[in-house]
Amino acid sequence: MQNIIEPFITSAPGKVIIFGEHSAVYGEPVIAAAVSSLRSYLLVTQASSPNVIELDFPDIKFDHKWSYTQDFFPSSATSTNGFDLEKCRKIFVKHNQGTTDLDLELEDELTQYIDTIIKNTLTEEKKQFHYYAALCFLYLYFNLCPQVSGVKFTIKSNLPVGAGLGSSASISVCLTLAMCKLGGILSGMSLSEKDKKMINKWSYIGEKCTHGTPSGIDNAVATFGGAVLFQKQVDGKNKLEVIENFPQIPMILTNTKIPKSTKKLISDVRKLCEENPKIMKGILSSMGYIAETGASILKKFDAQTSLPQLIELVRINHGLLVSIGVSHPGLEKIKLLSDTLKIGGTKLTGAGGGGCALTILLDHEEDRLKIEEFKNTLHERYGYDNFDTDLGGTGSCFIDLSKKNGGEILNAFTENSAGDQIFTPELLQLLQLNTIL
Ligand SMILES: Nc1ncnc2c1ncn2[C@@H]1O[C@H](COP(=O)(O)OP(=O)(O)OP(=O)(O)O)[C@@H](O)[C@H]1O
Ligand SMILES: C[C@@](O)(CCO)CC(=O)[O-]
Ligand SMILES: [Mg+2]
Repeated sequence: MQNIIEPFITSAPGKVIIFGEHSAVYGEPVIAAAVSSLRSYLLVTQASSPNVIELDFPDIKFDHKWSYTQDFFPSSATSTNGFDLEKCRKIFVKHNQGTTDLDLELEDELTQYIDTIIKNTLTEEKKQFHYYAALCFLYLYFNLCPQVSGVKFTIKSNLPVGAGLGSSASISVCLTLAMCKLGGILSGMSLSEKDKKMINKWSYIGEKCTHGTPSGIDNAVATFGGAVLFQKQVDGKNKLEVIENFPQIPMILTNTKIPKSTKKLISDVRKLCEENPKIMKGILSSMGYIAETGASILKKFDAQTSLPQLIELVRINHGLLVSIGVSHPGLEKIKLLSDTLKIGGTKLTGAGGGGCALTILLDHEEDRLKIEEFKNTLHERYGYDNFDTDLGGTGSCFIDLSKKNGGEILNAFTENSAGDQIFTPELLQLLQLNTIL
């Protein structure tokens, strides 16, 4: 089927978990904020042929073209081993009717169908490294816009991949938003609260494809932006409180660049819970109390008294994360140096096992020189980098390409280079100017 595609871009931010990673998966409260200047962008354009679905994800070195009629909907398919649009529609309706996140288990039949497509069409190398990226893409595609062909999806991001800053969730949100538009589920480009609830729900399904059992915090922050206190509920009716006026806590985000897999870390913690249920129950609920206490401090933030309190909670939270095996010697180097220089408190953020740590600073004016020493030492000795980014800000959105700067943005995204090289200050400014709120 030939579709005329007017190019468009969707975007979603990464996140920083302040307190409550891992325990969030077990229904404990978790608090996180968007890092709105570190974002993923998805450009949708016409593909090279009307019969292909094409993806180009240069940041993870994954590109592929599927044939719509041969790989997705071959005419020889029977109702028992094939999929047609009607079958896709039924699964979409089933997922969409559910009123809670508990209804959102992946459908076995569709997952198996996609598994076969991936096994039949990707090279061994792509299967090894990109299986879950392909599963997330295809699961959302078969639900949200299976009638659409002749489309190319290009993702570029200035958010580090797999560093604990929610890159997978931001991708899932970008894909959901784009596919809802392509599939006619969303009409306008300005998102209402109701639209965002739907984006949140479907991007959670995308995260399930990547992680197995996510709590839902990462996609919630990528969708709604700002800062949220989140709690997964056993009845599936998750609590999500947007924290208004979230303070700009003085902090440093340090990226160790040590690769890790959130999926593996979550499953290692699950194993620990099965082996030591009583011990783990105590640790996870302590983490939950830390997040609750942290949220009440952040809601009435006053730098003088709140920073020492937050730093203490950071120390305890990190200690508990170490005890459940999700730190890494590379992260401990950051903690050790911040303790030695006495500039504040450091904890890992996100799933751990590598990736990023956040350091909440006690007095960033008084300790200016020590903070410089901290950053320089980590960079020179270990090659770590740090990010300057505000917390909170815009969540999921469309970028308008119809304005006069649209062509410049389009050119930058179609250039043949990986994500972070294209994000010049000029491009970032244009993207911000053209964001549809
Ligand atoms: N720029 C990108 N382009 C394409 N896929 C991406 C990109 N960034 C992330 N992904 C997808 O997300 C996966 C990494 O997700 P993972 O959950 O392990 O890390 P994270 O989301 O960055 O960290 P955390 O979950 O701890 O916050 C990649 O393997 C890929 O499938
Ligand atoms: C490790 C985890 O708690 C945070 C990953 O950013 C997983 C999740 O909550 O989905
Ligand atoms: Mg992730």
